[in-house]
Amino acid sequence: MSAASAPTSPRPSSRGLADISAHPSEPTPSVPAGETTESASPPVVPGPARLTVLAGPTAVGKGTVSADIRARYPEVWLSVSATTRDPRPGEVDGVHYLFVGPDEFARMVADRELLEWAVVHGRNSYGTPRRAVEEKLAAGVPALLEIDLQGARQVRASMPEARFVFLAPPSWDELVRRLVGRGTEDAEERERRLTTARVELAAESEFDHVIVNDEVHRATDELVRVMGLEPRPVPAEGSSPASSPVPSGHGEGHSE
Ligand SMILES: Nc1nc2c(ncn2[C@@H]2O[C@H](COP(=O)(O)OP(=O)(O)O)[C@@H](O)[C@H]2O)c(=O)[nH]1
Ligand SMILES: Nc1ncnc2c1ncn2[C@@H]1O[C@H](COP(=O)(O)OP(=O)(O)O)[C@@H](O)[C@H]1O
Repeated sequence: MSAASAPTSPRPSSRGLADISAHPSEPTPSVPAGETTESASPPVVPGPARLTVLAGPTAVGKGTVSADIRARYPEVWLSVSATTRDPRPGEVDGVHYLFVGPDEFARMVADRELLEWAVVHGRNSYGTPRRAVEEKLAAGVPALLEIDLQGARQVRASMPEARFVFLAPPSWDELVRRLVGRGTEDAEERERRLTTARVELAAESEFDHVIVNDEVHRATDELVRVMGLEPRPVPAEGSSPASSPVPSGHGEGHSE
């Protein structure tokens, strides 16, 4: 896997992602900075901040890096996704996810409230509420979406000015080790996720930047640099969630 050798690989943003519409939901196109639209749909107000999208295979550490951002870079806003999956222990509605039923999720899709959405791992639906993202960007707040590959492709289609970052494992074996070590999925679910992971790893070259999550703080700092922020010194051992054994991402500790 090529990601193993290159911590950050800036890539031309014109690549691949935009031409694949992964979903029939057809999110309303946004307006790149400096342009106007006569569309009747709610306009995306261009702001000084650009959106950053973080994707990567299961168990690579997206949640762990997100938690590190939350802890060390509170000026970064993390989007709260809507999902039909059940909350895990410790997950707070409205903080880690908006937990909604299938009917409410379908309504959000129908009312075009989601910037993107996808069925992930063939099971549950996940989507990014559009308005909060638009408001943060308009206010100049750096915003981060932690979403899957299908969602990243949709955002690429509607907001090509966003930055697309792929979080890669140091190796396939290490990815499997992290998934098993997390201990939150049974063998069947792990297999399902690893099947998705192979597809996602094959799409790495579609992203603008590849960050290898070899060490959490280092990967986080690389991500914030990509976002245009200045990395800060790592806090003392034990004072960050990312240094604790159970990571917190969308949820404070993964258990499915
Ligand atoms: N398309 C899309 N994917 C999402 C969204 N929120 C989370 N995901 C992805 O859904 C997948 C499953 O997330 P989750 O159930 O929290 O389990 P995880 O794999 O332990 O993070 C991950 O790949 C997330 O990146 C969203 O709003 N849109
Ligand atoms: N850089 C890293 N080095 C070692 N283990 C890590 C690293 N990043 C994350 N992990 C561990 O890998 C497992 C999966 O991380 P998690 O954040 O849940 O992944 P994701 O959200 O991508 O599914 C967790 O047990 C976490 O503690």
